[in-house]
Amino acid sequence: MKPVVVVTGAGGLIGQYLVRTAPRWAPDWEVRGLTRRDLELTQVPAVETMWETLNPHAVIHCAALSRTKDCEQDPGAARLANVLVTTHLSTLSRDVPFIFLSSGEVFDGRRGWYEEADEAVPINVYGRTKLEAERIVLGNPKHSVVRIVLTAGTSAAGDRSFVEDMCRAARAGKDVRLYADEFRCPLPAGAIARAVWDLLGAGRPGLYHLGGSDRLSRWEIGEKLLPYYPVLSGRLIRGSGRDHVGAPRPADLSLCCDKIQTLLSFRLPGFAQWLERRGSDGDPWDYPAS
Ligand SMILES: NC(=O)C1=CN([C@@H]2O[C@H](COP(=O)(O)OP(=O)(O)OC[C@H]3O[C@@H](n4cnc5c(N)ncnc54)[C@H](OP(=O)(O)O)[C@@H]3O)[C@@H](O)[C@H]2O)C=CC1
Ligand SMILES: Cc1cn([C@H]2C[C@H](O)[C@@H](COP(=O)(O)OP(=O)(O)O[C@H]3O[C@@H](C)C(=O)[C@@H](O)[C@H]3O)O2)c(=O)[nH]c1=O
Repeated sequence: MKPVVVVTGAGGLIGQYLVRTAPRWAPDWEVRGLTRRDLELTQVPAVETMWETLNPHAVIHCAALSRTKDCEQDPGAARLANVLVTTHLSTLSRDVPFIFLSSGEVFDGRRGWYEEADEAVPINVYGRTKLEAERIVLGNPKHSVVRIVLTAGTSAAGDRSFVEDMCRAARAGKDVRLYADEFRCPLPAGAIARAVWDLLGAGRPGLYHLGGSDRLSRWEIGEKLLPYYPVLSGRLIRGSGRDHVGAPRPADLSLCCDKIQTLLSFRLPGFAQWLERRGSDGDPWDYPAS
């Protein structure tokens, strides 16, 4: 019998990649992906029954209210989904490895190239809920937090990744304003999934940053996507975060990932390098077996 690992948020972008690539990167685990349809994580009695039934040997917690705009509009829903649910699951999982997916948005973005030891000062509701949940999770020395970055991927419904957002807007005849002064270190969801499986296998709990080696502005990201997504042609508008209307946006969320790199079976790629090497068939954001 293989040990059971539960992946929450299995209907979401990263959860889908974790479940789909588990046979490739985590063959010694029996993976049980939980979508919201399988289990509404705010329903405490149902969650406790499920945990008793599954008795997981590890948990990778991806479920969240993951859009900064949604969190800013409904802080109560954000705290329920991102803090209270995470607190409950980490308590139920107190004796086993628990990996919580957090975000670089715990930083204010004033400096960039953040290390794990740097002070986190979130400037929006989403970042504040993530930081509060991190502190609760890290209260257990068996548990881990992985702050990940802007993730490119292909989702079942085509509505989960920022690349899909951009293409959908372009297909609807809308311009896509990309900020030339907002910097990220994006990664493909396939690389995120492989790294998280490596981290589970390493058995080294703690706080980690997980991002790509390229620091790019949103505008530069758009420019690099253009050759591969012709629908974006003529639709990209160069803008500035100073004109952004809505939740405060951290300017530079580049992350230093030397700590997690020592545990990985592969080199964390740059976004540009990934695009140049990607195959023409299948999912361009998956990490092929060889
Ligand atoms: N994608 C990115 O660029 C980044 C993501 N992250 C973090 O990584 C994690 C995964 O992100 P991602 O896959 O993109 O997020 P998604 O929004 O694509 O997926 C989150 C999933 O969680 C589910 N969910 C939310 N609330 C509940 C609930 N109460 N009960 C059950 N399921 C619930 C959602 O269900 P439903 O489908 O029904 O809405 C959804 O399928 C999140 O914690 C996110 O904050 C961090 C940095 C970057
Ligand atoms: C900044 C920006 C965003 N967008 C789009 C992309 C995105 O899908 C949508 C909403 O912006 P969001 O801030 O919600 O999404 P995004 O900027 O993609 O933020 C993501 O960043 C990482 C670090 C996370 O933690 C994720 O959970 C998610 O919040 O707006 C543009 O079209 N142009 C832009 O210049």
